[in-house]
Amino acid sequence: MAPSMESQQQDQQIPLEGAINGNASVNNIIPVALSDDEVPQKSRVTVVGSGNWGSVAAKLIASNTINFNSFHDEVRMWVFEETLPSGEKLSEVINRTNENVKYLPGIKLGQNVVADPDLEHAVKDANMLVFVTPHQFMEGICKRLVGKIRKDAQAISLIKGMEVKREGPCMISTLISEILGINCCVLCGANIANEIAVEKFSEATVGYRENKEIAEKWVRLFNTPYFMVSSVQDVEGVELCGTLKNVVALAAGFVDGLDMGNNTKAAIMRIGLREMKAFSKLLFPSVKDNTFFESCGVADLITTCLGGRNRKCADAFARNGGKRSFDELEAEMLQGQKLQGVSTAKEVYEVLSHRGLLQLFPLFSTVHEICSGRLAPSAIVEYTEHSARLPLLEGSAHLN
Ligand SMILES: NC(=O)C1=CN([C@@H]2O[C@H](COP(=O)(O)OP(=O)(O)OC[C@H]3O[C@@H](n4cnc5c(N)ncnc54)[C@H](O)[C@@H]3O)[C@@H](O)[C@H]2O)C=CC1
Ligand SMILES: O=C(CO)COP(=O)(O)O
Repeated sequence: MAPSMESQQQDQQIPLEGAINGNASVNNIIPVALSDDEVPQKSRVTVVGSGNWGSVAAKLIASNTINFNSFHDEVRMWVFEETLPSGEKLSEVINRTNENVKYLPGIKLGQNVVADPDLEHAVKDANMLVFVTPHQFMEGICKRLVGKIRKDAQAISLIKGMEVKREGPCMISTLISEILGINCCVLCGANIANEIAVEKFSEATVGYRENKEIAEKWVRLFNTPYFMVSSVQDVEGVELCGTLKNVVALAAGFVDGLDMGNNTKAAIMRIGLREMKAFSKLLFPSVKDNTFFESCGVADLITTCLGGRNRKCADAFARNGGKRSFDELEAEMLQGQKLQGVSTAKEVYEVLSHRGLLQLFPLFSTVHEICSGRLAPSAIVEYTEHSARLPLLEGSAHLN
């Protein structure tokens, strides 16, 4: 598919950084006509993951790669292969119909999205890797990719979750960076995938470590008129917001399942936000307060507590009096999609228990105890009342 004239013109304005005899300022933009072999290398994008959000991410990206000359049009999307009830392979059906009929039915992904069930093949030419699978699969995926990716590859993680290892908690972006030896930004936000799939307006936050230029490239790859992306220099803050709000969403779902009403749910969200902030600063004192006011913070918390899958399954769990397990409800209600909150609640609990801090995080602790069957769903309110009376948790200094 040919890029638009407008984008070709934009991309041929090459910044002369530290140019020729050093006279040109970094900000000088001088339009020049380039011959084919002078055109800077185009970036190639691969999306590792093809669930509900993975498919929408591929669609968003594909709508931009055909418009910007600095990206190859084609977007590869790695598919964890499965056989559909029709007997066909999911990747083949995606390539034939241009739809992910299992995880995002009814939505065309863009003709430049190519589904690829071979992980190594999918990543081998890409220098921009977008990771978007449920967090529990990432360590295995990264290990399979060691030595198989380009040396100049950059990564971004759209994953909401973390791992807890013997040495302590490990964010997924760190896992990617450490196993693959590459820089990894993150993107999180109030992003219920099905709403973005039909192009309803939303915002998202890219978290980056040092290099703002790399963050800007990711922003350019994702930003569309209906998906407004900004960036903050706070990888851990953005990622922990996205990860921890799933635990609060379970608590909100319990409240819904017990028909406790909006005020109780708002109390859960407020207390949950307070625990999110304290827990984040406990792990990473560098986390910035302002990050909680970005899309990845309070906005994602609200949308997930209103309309997310964690909320939905927790509602059903409470209505069944905790008698049906989350595994059972997930399989029945989500048809292959995965919850992240239940395992995150366990991971958070392990961190707090190891540090002797369970009592200071009653909402987080109680959510895990309900999910694991040690407490009844109604415990969420008793313990939350207790939490409301606790002094304000302020950062790691308060907790040490
Ligand atoms: N769906 C949403 O609205 C949003 C999801 N996210 C996050 O994005 C991440 C990915 O979620 P979704 O794309 O929604 O996935 P999903 O939950 O819709 O689908 C599950 C995916 O896992 C794959 N899978 C199953 N077994 C696997 C295995 N053994 N190894 C590798 N992959 C396997 C399936 O093929 C499928 O692609 C999660 O961390 C989630 O929290 C973030 C924002 C919005
Ligand atoms: O992260 C999400 C919205 O931003 C989706 O949350 P759920 O996984 O609970 O659906």
